[in-house]
Amino acid sequence: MKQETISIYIVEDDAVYSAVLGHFLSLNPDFKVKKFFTAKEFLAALPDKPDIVTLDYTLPDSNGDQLLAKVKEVSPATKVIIISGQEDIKIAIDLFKKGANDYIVKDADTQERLWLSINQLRENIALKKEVANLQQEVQSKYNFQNAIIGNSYPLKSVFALMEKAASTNITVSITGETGTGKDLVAKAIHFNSDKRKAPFVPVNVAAIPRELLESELFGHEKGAFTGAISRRIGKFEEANNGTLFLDEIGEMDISMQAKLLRVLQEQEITRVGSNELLKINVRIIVATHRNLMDQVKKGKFREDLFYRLLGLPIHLPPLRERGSDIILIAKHFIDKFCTENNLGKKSLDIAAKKKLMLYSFPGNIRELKSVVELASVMSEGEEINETHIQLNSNMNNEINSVTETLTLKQFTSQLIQHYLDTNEYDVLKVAEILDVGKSTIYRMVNNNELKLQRNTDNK
Ligand SMILES: Nc1ncnc2c1ncn2[C@@H]1O[C@H](COP(=O)(O)OP(=O)(O)OP(=O)(O)O)[C@@H](O)[C@H]1O
Repeated sequence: MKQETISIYIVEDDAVYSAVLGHFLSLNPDFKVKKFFTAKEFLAALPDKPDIVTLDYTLPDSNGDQLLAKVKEVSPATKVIIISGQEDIKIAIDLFKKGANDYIVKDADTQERLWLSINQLRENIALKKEVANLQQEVQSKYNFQNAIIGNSYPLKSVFALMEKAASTNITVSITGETGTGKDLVAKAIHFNSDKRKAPFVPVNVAAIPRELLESELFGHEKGAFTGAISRRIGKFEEANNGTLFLDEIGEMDISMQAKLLRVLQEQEITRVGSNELLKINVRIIVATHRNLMDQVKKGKFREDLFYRLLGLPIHLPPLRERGSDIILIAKHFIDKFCTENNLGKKSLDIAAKKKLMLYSFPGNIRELKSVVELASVMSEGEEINETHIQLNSNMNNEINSVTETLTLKQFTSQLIQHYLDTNEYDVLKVAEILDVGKSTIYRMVNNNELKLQRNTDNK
C-alpha cells in the first residue's frame, strides 16, 4: 500500500517534552507534525481535521476527557492517543470507551510505544482512505452521464427515470433487448442510491440450474441436500441492506416464482434445510429481455409476481432507435480501446459513420463495441473507413433498403424520413434524436424531400 503523508497534532503543555516528541516523530518525513501548548490553540486548529492527535491528559485549561469528546464531535475520523503522567486503569478504560485509540504512560518507553501506536493507526487510516477513494471511483464510474453514453431523446427519458429510481428504494424492472445496457443501468442505480456502500449482488437467473436456484438465492444448511457439505449463505443475505439484481427474471421456473413472491411479501427468507426465518432488507432490481406481460398471458409468469416486481419500469430502447448516439458511443469505445492498446488516436470517416447509422444492430451496444474495436485494429492510420467496419448480419429493417450509391443529401433525407415514420411525425422529437435543427426538417418538407404523414397511396 502506498504510504501517504499523515498529519499529527501534539497537544502538550510541557515545552521540553513537546519538543522531544515533535523531534522524534519528525524523523519520519511522511509525518507532518504541529505542536499546541494549550487546549484553546488546539481547538482553534481542530477543524482542519488532523489524522492523529496525541493528547496530554492534564492541561492547564482542559483535560483529556473534555478534549477527546470535542475531537469526536468535530472530527470523528481523527485518531486520539492519550499520553498521561500516571497509569490509571479505570481512567484508561473509560477513555477507550469514549473512543480513544491508545493510552500511553509517560515513562522511558513512551517514544517507542508512541511510534508503534502511530504506525498501527497509520495502516488503519491508509486503508480507510483507500476504501473511501475506491467508493468515490466506483460512484463516478457509475455516474449516469459518465457510464451511460448518449443524449438522444429516448435516453434522456431513461436518465429521468433512473434519477427517480436512485432517490428511492422502489423495486425497478428493466426491460430491453440484449446488449442495451440493462446490467449497466442496474449498477448505476445502485451506486447512485443511498445503498451504495452496501453490496450490489447480481444473479443471472438463466445461468443457474433450476434445482440449484433456491439454495443460490436463500442459502442452505449443512446436509440440506447431497453435496451441501457446509452451511452457505444465499444471495439475499449477501445483498442485505444493499441491492439484489435478478437478471433474466423471465426465465425463472414457475415453482420458484411462488417462493420468491413469498419472500418479497414477508421480507424474510429461510435457508434450505432450516426452519429459522431471517429478516432481510434488500432493494430489488429485475431485468429481462422478454415481454413479461406476454409471459403472464401464456401462463409462464405469475401475474401476482409480475405486479409485485413491476415497481418503476424502465425500458431501454434498442440502439437503432437512439439516432446519433450510435456515433457518440462508437467514438467512446474507439477512444477507450485505442488508449488501452496504444493504437494512437483514431476517428471514423463520414462513410464509416453512415455505415454504422444504417445498420440495425441486433446485438445493440455490445455488438457496436465489438464492431468498432475490430475496426480500430483493422485500420492502419488515423482514420477508420467503411471497409474497416465489418458487420455481423444483413441489414434487415426498412431503413436498410437504402443503397450504397446514395448521395449524402439523399441519405440524410431517407434517414430523417425513417425517423419521422417511426416517431409519429413528431418533428421536434426527431430533430432531437438526430441532433438536427427542426427548421432543417421543415425546409426539406417544403422542398418535397420529406413527408410529414404516412403514405396513403396503397390504402
Ligand atoms: N449507453 C451506453 N454507453 C456506453 N456503454 C454502454 C451503454 N449501454 C451499454 N453499454 C455497454 O454495453 C455492454 C452491454 O451492456 P449490458 O451488459 O449492460 O447489456 P444488457 O442489456 O444487460 O445485456 P444482456 O441482456 O445480454 O445481459 C456493456 O459493456 C456495457 O458497459
